[in-house]
This record gives sequence, C-alpha cells and structure tokens, in this order.
Amino acid sequence: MDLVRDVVVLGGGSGGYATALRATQLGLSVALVEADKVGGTCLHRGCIPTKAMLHSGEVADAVRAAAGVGVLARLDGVDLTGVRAYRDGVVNRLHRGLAGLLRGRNVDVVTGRGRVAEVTASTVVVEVDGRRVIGRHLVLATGSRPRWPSWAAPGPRVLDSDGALALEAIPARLAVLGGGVIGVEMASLWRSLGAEVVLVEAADRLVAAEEPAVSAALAKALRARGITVVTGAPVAAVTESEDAVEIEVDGERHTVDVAIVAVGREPVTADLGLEAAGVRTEGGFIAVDERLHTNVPRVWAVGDLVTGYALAHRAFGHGIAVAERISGADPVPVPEHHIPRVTYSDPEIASVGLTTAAAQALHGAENVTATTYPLGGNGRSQILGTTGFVHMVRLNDGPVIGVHAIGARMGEQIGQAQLLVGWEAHPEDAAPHLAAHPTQNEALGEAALALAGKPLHAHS
Ligand SMILES: Cc1cc2nc3c(=O)[nH]c(=O)nc-3n(C[C@H](O)[C@H](O)[C@H](O)COP(=O)(O)OP(=O)(O)OC[C@H]3O[C@@H](n4cnc5c(N)ncnc54)[C@H](O)[C@@H]3O)c2cc1C
Ligand SMILES: NC(=O)c1ccc[n+]([C@@H]2O[C@H](COP(=O)([O-])OP(=O)(O)OC[C@H]3O[C@@H](n4cnc5c(N)ncnc54)[C@H](O)[C@@H]3O)[C@@H](O)[C@H]2O)c1
Repeated sequence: MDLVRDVVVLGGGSGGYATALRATQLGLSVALVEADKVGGTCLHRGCIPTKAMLHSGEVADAVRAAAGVGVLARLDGVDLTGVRAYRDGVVNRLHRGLAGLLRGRNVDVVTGRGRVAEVTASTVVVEVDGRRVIGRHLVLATGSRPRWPSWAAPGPRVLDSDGALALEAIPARLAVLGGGVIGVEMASLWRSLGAEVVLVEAADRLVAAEEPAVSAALAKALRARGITVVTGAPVAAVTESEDAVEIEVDGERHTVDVAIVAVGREPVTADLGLEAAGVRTEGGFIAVDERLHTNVPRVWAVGDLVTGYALAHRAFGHGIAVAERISGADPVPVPEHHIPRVTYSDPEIASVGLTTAAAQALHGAENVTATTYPLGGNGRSQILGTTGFVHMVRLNDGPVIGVHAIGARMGEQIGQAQLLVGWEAHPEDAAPHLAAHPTQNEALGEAALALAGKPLHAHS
C-alpha cells in the first residue's frame, strides 16, 4: 500500500533528519527514506568517528607530553582495535539515540534506496524498492560522497576518508593527498596515532579558504609535530603495488604504506530520477533559490546537495528552515559566511565571517580594521602549552565581521564569535563584558578590547 505523508524526505543524514524532526514538531506527517543508517555521513563516516579518533590521538599526545607538566607516564603504544571500539561505541550510542528520537517524534523511517518516480500538480511520488511513498512536499537530502581524482583509483592501500576509518592497523608511512579540512584532520590524527605522515596540497597553502596567517601557523605547527607538509605541489600520479604506494609529486616520489585521498566531495544526485522530474542541477549540485526551493514546485534541497560549505550544522539549519517554510513560515536565510567553521586538527582552526581580504574587497580596505591577539598573552593557553592567535575583523565604527583563530581548543570559542558576527555586535558592545579569567575565551575579549581602542594585556 502507498505511504502518504505531508513531507517525504529523501536521505536521513544531518539535513534530512533535521527536516523530519522540525516538520513533525510543526504538526506535519513525515516519511524519511534512508538507504543505509539514519545519521548519514556525519554520524557514521564523518564528524563523529573522526573526532572520536582525534580524541584518542589527543590523549596519546598528552601522555607523550606528560613529563613537561611533571607527570610521570609512558606511552606504550596505541591499540587501533581499542581506538575503533571506543569510536564505534560513541557512534552506536548516538545512532541509537537518533533512531529513538525519530521514533518518538513519529517520523516514519522507510529503509531503502529511493528515487523520484513522478511529480504531479499536488504530490511527489518516491519509489523505494517497489514501494510508493507519496508526499505533498519532497525534500532532497542525499548528501555527498568522496570525490576521486583521475590520478588515483581506490585500492587496498589507496583510500578515501571512508576507507581510512576502516584501517585495521596504523600505517608506518602515510601520505595524505589534499590539504583541505579532511586532509589536515587526517594528517593530524594519524600523526598522533604514531604514523610518519606526508601531507601534500596542490595550492600554495593548506586550508586555503582560511586567513593566510592561519594557514602559515598551521603548516608551522604541523611541521613541528613531525609532519612533512608539501604545498604548491599537485599530485600527478599514485601507483599502488602489493606492499606500497608510490606518490609522484613535484618531480619527487614518496613511497608510503597507505595513501588517503582527500581532494573534496561531490553531491549524490545520480539515479535519483531528477532529470525526469525536471529538477535542475548546476555543476552537479541541486539548483535552489535562497530559500532552498528547487525549480520544481514543492521540491526542496538541503545540506551537501546545495553548493556551499559542506557542514553538518549548515545541513541542520537548512532542514529546520525548509520544514518551517513548508509549514508556512518564512525564516530569514542565514548568510553562508555566518556559518562557523572548525578544523579539528592539532592545532584547531576556527573561523566565522569574512577574512580580512574578503572584507577589504567587499567594503574597501580603508573601511576595515583588524587586530591579532596572540595566545602567548593568554594565561589559559600558556597553561595548555598552546600557541596561536585570535584575529578579529571589524568595519570601522561598525560591527565585527570576521573572527579567525588557531590554537588548541579554538573550536570551543567560535560560538561566541558567531554571535558577535551574526548579531552584528560592535567591539564596543563586547568589550565591557570581560571574559572569565583564566579562560581561552579571554583571547576573544582581548581582541574586542583592542578593536574598541582599549587593549588590556597587549604590548603596544
Ligand atoms: C571525514 C569527514 C569529516 C567531517 N567532519 C565534519 C565536522 O567535524 N563538522 C561538520 O560540520 N561537518 C563535517 N563533515 C561534513 C558533514 O558530514 C556533512 O556536511 C553532512 O553529513 C551533510 O549532511 P547531509 O544530510 O547533506 O548528507 P549526508 O550526511 O551525506 O546524508 C545523506 C544520506 O542520504 C542517504 N541517501 C543517499 N542516496 C539515497 C537514496 N537514493 N535513497 C535513500 N537514501 C539515500 C545516505 O545513505 C545518507 O545517509 C565531515 C565529513 C567527512 C567526510
Ligand atoms: N571539521 C569539519 O567541519 C569538516 C571536516 C571534514 C570535512 N568537512 C567538509 O568536507 C568537505 C570536503 O573536504 P575536503 O578536505 O575533501 O575538500 P576541500 O575542498 O576542503 O579540500 C581539498 C583539497 O585538495 C586539494 N587538491 C586538489 N587536487 C589536488 C592534487 N592533485 N594534489 C594535491 N592536492 C589537491 C585542493 O587544493 C584542496 O585544498 C569540506 O569542504 C568540508 O566542508 C568538514
């Protein structure tokens, strides 16, 4: 029998399940079609498992550094089986929690691969393994997958980020190809777990979307951790043999045990029946207006299917907004650059808003002021033994429009920066609210104090 609901969501990752949860809160009935497990990339192959493994790496590094804080401890090694068990435990608990949440909100989860079969004047029909699931509205949320370049092919020793999570032993020598967010996190993680790592990036700097000073500080910190960082050098070829992988880059050859390819992700739009349904795509992504509506009435798209930052919280935000629009409200779209970004490497990178160069290009260099507060002046960062900085950008006599930070735990600071930027706070508004001492949060406060013309712990 056909399943008929107000909303059919195709894909149960961050974007899809957020749509479903918000829609049922608003009194809409929802069918959520998921080919694999609810939670999608972020929960099963992305955010959560990688951050759990990064935490294992952080613990290993803390033991290595223990003597420096007077603690006698010795690292006997890292047991990847134990790391995987811990990681999988975290993922499984969250997965059970999410499944329970969806059940509790009366979301009908339909397991199977769906494709759009028919769009009529008032309904959208999705076919799932021969079964018809019909909605007044359809929300496309099939996400993204690793992109493979022409110069590499998957193999037992040549992996993407999904394959890296399945590794059963820590490679002695590892190459990470691509120095974007995934590449940097992978390099940091496997170095902490004990691998010799070479990180290769085609562009002239790592994480090229960040402030240039952040990229420079990151490269310096990773090199100090023993990672070989090669920039301005596109990988030309990857050749796998039975017992090694040869990487050809910049006329040089690197021989490693395993290579992880991390040169970006691509949207999952193939075989969804989009062409027949008349849903327009652009460069592989679903074409949407600023309210995430496609060109076909009552068909929407959320998350990694929509060009922009491929981030879980962006997908959550999309899902919530689309559910509200379907129910008749019209939430204001959040500007893309107001979405916070964190790279969870050691050191961490966190940013929100415009870079200095982007702000100058948009508003004129004479209308923009920026300040950099070094973590060397921050007590808590000194205690943690981290270096780095907080860089804050403002419009002259206007709001904070960008915050960019690097250093241990900087990801935890970005929430406040996000509110400063999102709520268009002036540094003068923030300056009187002195942060608790000693916290790393004070570094943000110091930057605001400096931009308000009254720096405190800063050498003039
Ligand atoms: C290694 C890695 C680390 C990451 N770390 C972070 C991080 O720390 N923070 C962060 O914000 N983001 C992170 N991301 C990005 C984040 O995972 C994505 O932005 C997010 O998962 C996008 O959500 P989505 O709902 O658009 O798609 P997805 O999570 O990809 O979900 C899509 C779902 O659709 C299902 N599906 C696909 N086709 C069909 C079909 N035809 N029928 C039914 N179901 C289908 C899939 O099985 C999948 O479950 C990371 C990504 C990776 C790869
Ligand atoms: N912490 C997080 O929020 C997080 C973590 C992981 C992934 N993600 C999301 O996943 C997306 C994909 O991540 P990604 O790192 O794969 O993509 P990316 O686009 O961020 O980086 C890919 C990098 O590969 C480089 N590259 C391309 N061809 C190359 C070549 N021939 N040789 C060497 N380098 C080459 C590019 O210059 C680029 O810097 C990100 O955009 C991000 O939004 C987010």
